[in-house]
Amino acid sequence: MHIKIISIFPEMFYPIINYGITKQAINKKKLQIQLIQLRNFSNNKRKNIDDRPYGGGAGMIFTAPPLKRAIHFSKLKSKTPIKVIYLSPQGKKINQKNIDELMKNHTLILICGRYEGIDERIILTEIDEEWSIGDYVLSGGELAAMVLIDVITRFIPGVIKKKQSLIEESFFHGILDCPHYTRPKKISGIHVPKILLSGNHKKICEWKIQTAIKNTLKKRPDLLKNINYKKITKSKL
Ligand SMILES: NC(=O)c1ccc(NC2CCCC2)nc1
Repeated sequence: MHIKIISIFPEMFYPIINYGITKQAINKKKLQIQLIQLRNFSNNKRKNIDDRPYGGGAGMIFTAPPLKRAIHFSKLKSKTPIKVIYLSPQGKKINQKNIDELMKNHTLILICGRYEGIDERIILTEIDEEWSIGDYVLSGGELAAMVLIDVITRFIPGVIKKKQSLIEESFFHGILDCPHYTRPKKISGIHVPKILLSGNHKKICEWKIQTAIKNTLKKRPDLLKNINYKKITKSKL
């Protein structure tokens, strides 16, 4: 997967390039991240990339010409299929299920807006899809892009060993994960559930399914309407 990011703050992406699962995926050559500074595509010495909105109103808008140049530059030498994505609160909400649509692409070009957004002509002519990480407004698309990159990276085959992704399987099957415990056996007056120390694999699996459902009922009852017991059972075995 090759992800090209167009932003006026490309340095914001250094943390995901230098730490964690995304760094590992880059080292394993399963992920490539290319940072593109939008200001390099400005047509003036001051490297302006924004202007006041027509029709008045507060704030500034990213102008179309630099974005158009940057997107066309990003598409050069990119392996297809390519998808140009704009991160915005108006976008399609990402979730554990619809992320596999994005996985079908070899190259993703992520556009990170700032201020009040980007010129509509770019959305109409250059953006393939708008995606959102949730119903709230961020000061820029960069944090949303980093979330999207992390979620996508965990889906790249070979990045996370099958067994390691228990949390994914739960959410993928539509419910929350079960509680997790590790040493010490007792802390703050609370013991580790005895069943987890029993070595009885079958009973432990049953406990994981029951507590995952209990967790979901308590924290996200809305998820229980489309539960798939068979898949959950298989995933916990
Ligand atoms: N919920 C989101 O995924 C999201 C994405 C971008 C954004 N802000 C950007 C969009 C245009 C200017 C700042 N806010 C929220």
